[in-house]
Amino acid sequence: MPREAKHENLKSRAAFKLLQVDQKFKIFQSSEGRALNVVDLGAAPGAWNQVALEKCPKGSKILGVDILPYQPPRGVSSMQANILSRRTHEMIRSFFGSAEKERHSDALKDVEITTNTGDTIIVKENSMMGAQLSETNNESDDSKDDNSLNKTPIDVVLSDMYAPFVQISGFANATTNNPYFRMANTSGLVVRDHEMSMDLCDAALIVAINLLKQGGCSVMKFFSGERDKYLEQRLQMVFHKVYRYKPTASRSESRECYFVCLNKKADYIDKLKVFSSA
Ligand SMILES: C[S@@+](CC[C@H](N)C(=O)[O-])C[C@H]1O[C@@H](n2cnc3c(N)ncnc32)[C@H](O)[C@@H]1O
Repeated sequence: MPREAKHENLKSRAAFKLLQVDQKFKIFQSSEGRALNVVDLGAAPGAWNQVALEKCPKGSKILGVDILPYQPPRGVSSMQANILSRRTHEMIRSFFGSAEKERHSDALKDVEITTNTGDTIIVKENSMMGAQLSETNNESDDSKDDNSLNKTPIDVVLSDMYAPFVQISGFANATTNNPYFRMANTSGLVVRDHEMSMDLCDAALIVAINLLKQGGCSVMKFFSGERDKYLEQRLQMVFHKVYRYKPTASRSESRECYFVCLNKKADYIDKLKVFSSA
């Protein structure tokens, strides 16, 4: 880990890039300090998690997703999963669904419930017990619960994804659970880095289309090349404002750059239209 990141207790110098993005675009600001739901794709070893945790309003929920196992900072949740799998998107949705329910129940008042034996007890409205009692009183309906999940629960989608090295050695040194050994910044092959980043950005864009709220924002890393103008056009169909931004913390000789996308146009956006027109 570079000296300056270690010095500030950050997990990697990637943190400085996100800090600069936030300084310029205020991506973690919300109206009246409302708590945010943030998903961080390609989160290991956790430096962007640290920035999100520090900059988001109190009570915000931050979820890191990575194909590699990693230890998130305290206060951040994590999920080891491949973002290219549709199931991962459903798991992210249901994570934030439960987080919303938790927030609601914290703000709920006490209610009186009459059990089927005729006793009256006081529980938190919508608490586990309340839910169990009303399930035994009424017919339980799983599909109802599923429908109550907010379809677009997220305020910010971050993506710093880059494919990890395939592990072919080092198993004896516990490299499987130490993301530093397998994390790559670039392969050094310009076309390969560019093509791979376009695919991973498209995966992040699908998460943004499916799960980001209207008005939400996204930051995604890419390596510049021939096809990024088409990605930019796709992003412009989903967000009102799309900027290319290269923080000074990113080495000037590197083709690494970021799309900062602000103000999602609507909760529902037709994916097919986005991907068939650009
Ligand atoms: C450059 S690192 C991210 C650094 C991180 N933002 C931080 O601040 O510590 C890129 C990460 O993307 C992850 N990644 C690549 N492809 C992925 C995929 N399909 N699904 C989930 N994570 C992926 C890699 O495992 C790697 O840990």
